[in-house]
Amino acid sequence: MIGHLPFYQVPIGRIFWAASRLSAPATIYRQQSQQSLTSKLCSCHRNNLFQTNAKMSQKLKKVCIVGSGNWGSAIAKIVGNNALRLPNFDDKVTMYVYEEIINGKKLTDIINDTHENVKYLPGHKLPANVVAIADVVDAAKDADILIFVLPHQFIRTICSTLLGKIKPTAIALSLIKGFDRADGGGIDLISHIITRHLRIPCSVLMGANLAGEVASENFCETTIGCRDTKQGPLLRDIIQTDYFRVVVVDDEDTVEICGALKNIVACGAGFVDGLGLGDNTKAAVIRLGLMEMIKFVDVFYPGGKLSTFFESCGVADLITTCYGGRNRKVSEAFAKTGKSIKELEDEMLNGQKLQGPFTAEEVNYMLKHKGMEEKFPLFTAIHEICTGQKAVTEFIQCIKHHPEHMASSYDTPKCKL
Ligand SMILES: NC(=O)C1=CN([C@@H]2O[C@H](COP(=O)(O)OP(=O)(O)OC[C@H]3O[C@@H](n4cnc5c(N)ncnc54)[C@H](O)[C@@H]3O)[C@@H](O)[C@H]2O)C=CC1
Ligand SMILES: O=C(CO)COP(=O)(O)O
Repeated sequence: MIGHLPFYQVPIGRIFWAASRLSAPATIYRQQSQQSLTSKLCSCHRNNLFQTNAKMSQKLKKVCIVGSGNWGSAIAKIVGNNALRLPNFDDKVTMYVYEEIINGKKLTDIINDTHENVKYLPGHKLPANVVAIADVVDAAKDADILIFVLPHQFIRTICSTLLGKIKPTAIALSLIKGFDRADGGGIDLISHIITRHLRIPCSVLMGANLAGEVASENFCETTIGCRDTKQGPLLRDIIQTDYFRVVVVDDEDTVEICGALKNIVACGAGFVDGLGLGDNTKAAVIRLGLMEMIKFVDVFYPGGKLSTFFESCGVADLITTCYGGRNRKVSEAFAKTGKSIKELEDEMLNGQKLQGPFTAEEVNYMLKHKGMEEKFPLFTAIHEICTGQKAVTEFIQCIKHHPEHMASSYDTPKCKL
């Protein structure tokens, strides 16, 4: 809300003006705490990789990365290098790897021998202090910081395996984009599941971060959602580099919801590409998607800040995913070939997982239960198309009479709920 008006009643100029004013208080640690590169020299001159004199005198924070897919491996590269560079972190970073056999060899052995995740992030070397471990309890039991980065469908199983086996003082950071179903017709945020099941606080990191580009060290930004003013700087330190810039905001839930919902919109962008409808249509889908994302927060998670949508986790991630992401790519092929999403995921992604169609299903479960499907026609249409209830050729028909088009800015709110 801006003043007494819902955001969707406010002229766009005012929205941008308001967002620029709102962004200052929402951003709590924009200043940089990067250490100078000279400190990195320490790590280059050590004889023993995991024990340096400089580091032995302090209580060092141990980090575990729970997950080792495309994004998990890219973030392991960053975290591994930062752990070596920073004085308050243990050099050794453990990485839980869901074991598989590749050309007769265990993936954990391949990663530990070659320092490359040849299946999920080929062509990029991980630092040697990142140690792949197939047992998630072994990987996580001593960690002070647990970075969760798995496809969201596996989070409940991982949490039940870890329950009672981790340090009670550990903190978590979730990079997982998605939701889970909650009993009683709702959804659960993944960070809430982690906090509830493991009884530890969980912050989130979401942003315009296609893993391959981050691993190539192309400049980009990301957003950490963290309400705790002590944990925020610590999490930023282990994540930030000179090419991967972090903004910490306190609007945790909105950050996470942006990361989950943009994957649904990316499926719509892929349909538009597959149907050959062009850039104007794609821009309309992206804009309507953004409006539904904002409305979703406004309705189901009131108290979120509009300014959060202007961080990397919001508009920027929406754009990158709608142009360069896996959800877009597979949805384009879906529209072109008529094959099922599952078939295409298996054919095109070599074991990587799509989040958009699942998330659309979870969101639809809640919207249906609350009788609100028609208030979110884009999310609803994408779910119905992914599940074969509607033909992809009907996509545009479903959004032609979107609530956004039903009234002008000086009428009653277009999507008042
Ligand atoms: N790939 C990307 O560019 C980005 C991904 N994300 C998010 O990060 C999260 C993780 O994605 P990725 O690392 O890309 O994973 P991915 O899509 O590469 O997923 C494959 C991973 O799942 C593991 N896996 C398969 N079956 C499993 C099981 N039964 N139990 C546990 N793990 C199993 C595989 O071993 C592999 O590590 C997702 O929520 C995604 O939306 C966020 C930003 C960027
Ligand atoms: O989240 C992502 C980029 O920020 C990756 O999106 P995809 O899962 O669609 O590739």
